[in-house]
Parts: sequence; structure tokens; C-alpha cells
Amino acid sequence: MKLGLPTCASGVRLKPSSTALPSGTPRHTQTQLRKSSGMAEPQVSKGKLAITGAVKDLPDSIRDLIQRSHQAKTLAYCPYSNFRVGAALLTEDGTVFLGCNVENACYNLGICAERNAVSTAVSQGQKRFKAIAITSDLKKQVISPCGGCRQVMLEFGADWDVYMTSSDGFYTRMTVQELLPLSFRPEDLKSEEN
Ligand SMILES: O=c1ccn([C@H]2C[C@H](O)[C@@H](CO)O2)c(=O)[nH]1
Repeated sequence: MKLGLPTCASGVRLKPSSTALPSGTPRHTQTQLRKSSGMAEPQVSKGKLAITGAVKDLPDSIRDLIQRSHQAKTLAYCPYSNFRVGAALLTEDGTVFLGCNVENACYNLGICAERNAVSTAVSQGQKRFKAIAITSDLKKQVISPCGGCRQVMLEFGADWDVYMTSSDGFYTRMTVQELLPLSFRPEDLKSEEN
């Protein structure tokens, strides 16, 4: 799809941040507004998730959250992949929990930054989340959470924000629901059939 917008090195089109909706806009309204105004949903280009805005244009609280994910990234333990990831998870009461990826010589025991942040929050008694920011060292390309982490995030609600960011100031925002449609959910275990 041709948007007539600047294209960054990875072939991802940049969307002007002036079209970003206010962060308090209810989710269903956001989707309707995007559609009725012709505003672009996050696009996938060449298998990469498109950048939809510049971090500098986000509200202070979200910019701070993203900054905290960069801080978390500095603690990554990733001697095998050398791929640092940081996550900062914002709870409904305004607390921020950080997580980084922690790898292991037994490779499959490694844990992602997002899951670390969620587990840390839950083990501190917090289960109501507003947003998570994720960053890696990738430039002009945002990092999107792996399938396992999407499922773990969904355990604690579908309608909260995932800010996928690049290390050089770009982001894409999607909800957990948008990242994992047609999912298996906790409520599926409670169907009347069972
Ligand atoms: O969303 C992601 C994707 C990857 N990783 C980690 C897992 C592994 O340590 C490294 C390379 O996959 O990055 C995360 O923490 N989060």
C-alpha cells in the first residue's frame, strides 16, 4: 500500500505522528476513528512491523516508560544471542516494573524481557496493566513480542497497550488483542461445556 510517507532503511513507512490519537481514547473508538479518518493501522512491510510514530511526540508518561525500557535493556543477560531486550510494564496504579531477557547455557531456558517484567509484577501482587514498552538495539525497526510473550500478556487482559520501539526513537502501538487475535484465553477454560 502506498502511503506517500517517508520510508526508512528497512523499507518501513513512517507515519506522521500528528495523526496519533490521544492516549485516553477508548479502544473501540480508536479503531473506528482510524477507519473513518483514513488513518493507517500499523502496517507490515517486507515482514517487518511498520513504525507509526516518533517517541518524542508521545505523552510524557509513555516517553518515560519507553526510557525505562532502555534502562532495563542495559541489564540484559544475552551472551548467546547478543540481542539485548528491555521491557517496562506500567500498572494501573502507576507502578513500573522492568524486565530484561535472561539467557541460559541450556538455550531453551532463556526468558524474554516481556515475560520477566510480567512475572516480576505479578509476584509483587500487580495484575492490572496499562501498557508495556519494549526495546532492543535495532534501529529504524521496532521489536515485536514473540508469540509466547503475547500469550503471557493476554493472560492479564486483552485491552492494553504494547509500545514496540526502536532504539532510535520510533514506535508502533498495538493492543494485546491486536497482537494475538483468535487467541485461547483464561475464560475459555470456564465454558459451560466443561
Ligand atoms: O520480544 C522479544 C524477542 C526476543 N527476546 C529475546 C529472547 C532471546 O534472549 C533474544 C533473542 O531472541 O531476545 C525478548 O526478550 N523479547
